[in-house]
Amino acid sequence: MRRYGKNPDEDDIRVRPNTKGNRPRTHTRPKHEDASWGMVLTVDRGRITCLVEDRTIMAMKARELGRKAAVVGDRVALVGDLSGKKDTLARIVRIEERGSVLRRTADDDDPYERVVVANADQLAIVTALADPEPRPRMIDRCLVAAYDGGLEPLLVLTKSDLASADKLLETYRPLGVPYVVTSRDELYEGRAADRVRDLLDGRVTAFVGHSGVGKTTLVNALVAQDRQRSTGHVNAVTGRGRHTTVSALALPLPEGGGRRGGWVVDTPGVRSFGLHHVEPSRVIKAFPDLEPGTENCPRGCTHDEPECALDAWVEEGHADPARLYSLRRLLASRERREGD
Ligand SMILES: Nc1nc2c(ncn2[C@@H]2O[C@H](COP(=O)(O)OP(=O)(O)OP(=O)(O)O)[C@@H](O)[C@H]2O)c(=O)[nH]1
Ligand SMILES: [Zn+2]
Repeated sequence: MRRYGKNPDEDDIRVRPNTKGNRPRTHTRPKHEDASWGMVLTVDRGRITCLVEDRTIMAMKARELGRKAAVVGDRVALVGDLSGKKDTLARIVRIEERGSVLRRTADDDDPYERVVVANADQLAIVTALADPEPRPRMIDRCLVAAYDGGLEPLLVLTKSDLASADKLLETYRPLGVPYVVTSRDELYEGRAADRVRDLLDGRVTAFVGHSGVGKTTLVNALVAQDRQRSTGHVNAVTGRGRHTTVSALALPLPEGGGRRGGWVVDTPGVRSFGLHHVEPSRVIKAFPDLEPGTENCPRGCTHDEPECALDAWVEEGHADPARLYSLRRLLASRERREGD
């Protein structure tokens, strides 16, 4: 079931679906009427790599954008040199309204919660079944970030050669989150990538996961070799060398053979999500069976208080108690704890 995002059957996945239409807005200065639309592939210290038609070009924010930042997945209007030739630089004059947002938490280096990926349809939460041990609380926080930001979650459970997925799947069954389980042998034989691609086809999927879960191994199996994130050589997408900034990076999935492609957005260094501004009402939208039951809740109900109407709703048989339990667990995961 598709509760969020846009029509997955868009013809051209390289140009993000544009719900507002391609017409510039009325307050836009006429001189930018001839701007071209592109998609942001990565951002590195103010240098914004964009895809315009089939060209990869470098751009900077125009001054008129002010403090507004362009992030990976943004649809942007560009002017200037769009040839993509070496040492050319275009200017981003507009950022399209975002269809979804994935926010990371503030950290020591940066006190602000920021959008790290825009317009992703899906959030792939990569978790190893062992080595390292799965962290359900972390998964819950990812799910909340996805529901809140308008992304559909997808569980990617790796290393099933080391441990069974049964227990974890049991925990998440009431949520009905789609999942895929992969193992080392399947990875080597290419079957794992095929099965994961089935779930990514024609869509933009942000990948998150803790260090060591096998995210890089999987992402590299999914995208063509010449498009993989570089680890020391010149980057195939940005043309730049290795550096310490690890920005999110959009990598195209191969098309053809019945596949429409799509994008993997790798998000290295994103350790946790900004759940500070999460509204329970937005999370509950992902629970259409429970949402009508909140009608009799007291105003501003946290849905975890004695007056919450959801208990009665479930007792009356309108929804499965396991669903309410899962919803409450997700809402509780918003509270930060040591190790989150
Ligand atoms: N047994 C087993 N090992 C795997 C599997 N997938 C990946 N690995 C191994 O797990 C280790 C971590 O994989 P990476 O792909 O580097 O993990 P990552 O999540 O990208 O971690 P960072 O690179 O630290 O961000 C590597 O030694 C992989 O070979 C799997 O399905 N089974
Ligand atoms: Zn309530």
